[in-house]
Amino acid sequence: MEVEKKATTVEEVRGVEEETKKEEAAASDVSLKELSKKLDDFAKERDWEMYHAPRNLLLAMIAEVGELSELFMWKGEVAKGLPGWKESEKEHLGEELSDVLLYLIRLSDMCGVDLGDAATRKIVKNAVKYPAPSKST
Ligand SMILES: Nc1ccn([C@H]2C[C@H](O)[C@@H](COP(=O)(O)OP(=O)(O)OP(=O)(O)O)O2)c(=O)n1
Repeated sequence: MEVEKKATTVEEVRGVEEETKKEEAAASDVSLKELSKKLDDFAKERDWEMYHAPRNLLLAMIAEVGELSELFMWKGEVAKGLPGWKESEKEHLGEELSDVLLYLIRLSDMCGVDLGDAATRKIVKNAVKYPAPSKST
């Protein structure tokens, strides 16, 4: 049986806290390309590549959008920051948002679309289509 080594001194506890903070910061800065690689590894390790055809991924993503919608269903308008939501509900929301994002990234990959590049170009196109009003100084 593997026994986990526990931090015992104040310095060790601080070290563990520091490491955890670094890992959390790295995770929230993750790129689309890194997520895409993780999804590719995940599918390869399980021999699931055959299931990750574009149409299957699209349907899986829509199913996850349904699960995401359920969290907001019958609540009426929801204010920014979700005041009144329990931590467990917010955590569940994060999971459903992630499922949608992960299937979207995998779908883009399986279609040969570079999502980061496409989304960046689209933002530029949106700005041309909807110019911001010039601010008088
Ligand atoms: N063939 C599959 C099945 C799952 N996943 C991954 C992508 C999603 O992030 C997550 C979806 O898993 P589930 O189908 O188990 O869905 P949920 O996590 O939403 O579980 P549940 O529907 O039980 O709430 O797993 C995947 O890549 N390929």
